[in-house]
Amino acid sequence: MTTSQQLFEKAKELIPGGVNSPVRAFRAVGGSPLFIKSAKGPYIYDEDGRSYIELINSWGPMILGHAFEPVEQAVRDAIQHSFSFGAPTRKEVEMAELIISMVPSVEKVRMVNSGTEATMAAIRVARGFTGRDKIIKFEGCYHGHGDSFLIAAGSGAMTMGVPDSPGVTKATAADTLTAPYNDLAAVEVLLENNHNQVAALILEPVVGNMGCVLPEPGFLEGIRSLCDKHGVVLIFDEVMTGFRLARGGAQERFGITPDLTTMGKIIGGGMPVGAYGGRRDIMDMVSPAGPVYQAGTLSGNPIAMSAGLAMLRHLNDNPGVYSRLEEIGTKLHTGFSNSLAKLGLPFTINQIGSMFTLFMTERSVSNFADAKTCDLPLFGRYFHAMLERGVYLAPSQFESLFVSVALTDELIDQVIQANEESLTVA
Ligand SMILES: Cc1ncc(COP(=O)(O)O)c(CN[C@@H](CN)CCC(=O)O)c1O
Repeated sequence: MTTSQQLFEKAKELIPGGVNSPVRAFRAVGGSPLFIKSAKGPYIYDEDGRSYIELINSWGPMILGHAFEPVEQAVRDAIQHSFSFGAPTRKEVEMAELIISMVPSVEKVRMVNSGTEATMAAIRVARGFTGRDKIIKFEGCYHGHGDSFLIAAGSGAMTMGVPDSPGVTKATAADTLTAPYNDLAAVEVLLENNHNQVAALILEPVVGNMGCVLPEPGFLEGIRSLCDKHGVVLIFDEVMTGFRLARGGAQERFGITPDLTTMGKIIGGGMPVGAYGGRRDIMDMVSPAGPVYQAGTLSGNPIAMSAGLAMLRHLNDNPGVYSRLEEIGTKLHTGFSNSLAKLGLPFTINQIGSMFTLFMTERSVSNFADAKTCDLPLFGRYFHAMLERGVYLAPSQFESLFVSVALTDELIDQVIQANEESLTVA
């Protein structure tokens, strides 16, 4: 047995499924998960000393590559002054100022500790602001593990086959309405049939959690105008797309202004950080400014703020990062497409910037139903073939890849070669 396998056997005795987040368990692809010992730049290293080219990057945060020195140094400096005070700090002011300068729709922002906390708080604020109870989400979108979101959820919920989780009460589920992604007409029907009852519509402006799925032309514009027409708070869940698809996230790239934005991943630089923010009139509903309660012992933690500030400052001051991410995404897309053509495989690739998914289906993928036509056993064989060739993909068909700027042209070519070989043997 490898060290990873030994650790996994022990972990399964101690931790549900042997992991602290389900998608890590390799359930969707079979086999035993790698236990990672360290990482640097574009590589991760497992407990058995094997190295892999990294295309997950901790599901998004490590956009600058692992162990990026300015972030590491910021944390080294911060830990000399204790880890947490539970009191306001200068860094939280600097973080709020920086986020607001990078995302113009955010007039006020509250730091929390995960994307899940951010989305849970955002819909609570929207409900408090509108006095309405229902929310609309899209099938296959994932907004964290809050009860209201585990209805037709994507990511791990979809991967594990439980998009509607047990433990979520019927009463809670009744307040969550769902529609197919990219289906404006379905949203219009929901709004007409639930007149003045819908507080918020939350969506991934580019979906990562059923694999990468793009909004069709006019979809986001249509959602915006429907929300305006019906007095619904529009929440862009940019936990994944924020600071990745552009300096100002998907809303900058697509030119659509949401009322609230939820953030996470990159803003923590790898530390546990989430945030929600948006219109001042809505955010001033949040305690202690307003009556909507939300709190957190470690919210705005000085170590996490130090890491997040260092990462966001680098992204803010180096726009070349985004042009390089576009270049990497395009090179991978082109290389993978050429291999599919060469092998006569009719599979679908969705890619935008540094988000990318090769779907094992010949259907175009623009919603949950399309994504579910993928050949999952084939994906599992492909995943392991890539792993054997030293490329670390997301262990699920229903996840996006997240490249970092640490991926050199030489490594891109290696990934493209590994892909062609893996498609051949899978
Ligand atoms: C759009 C979006 N919104 C919210 C979340 C939840 O964030 P966290 O609570 O995991 O920090 C996520 C979390 N993403 C998954 C990856 N698909 C996290 C990986 C995992 O669950 O282990 C997200 O993608």
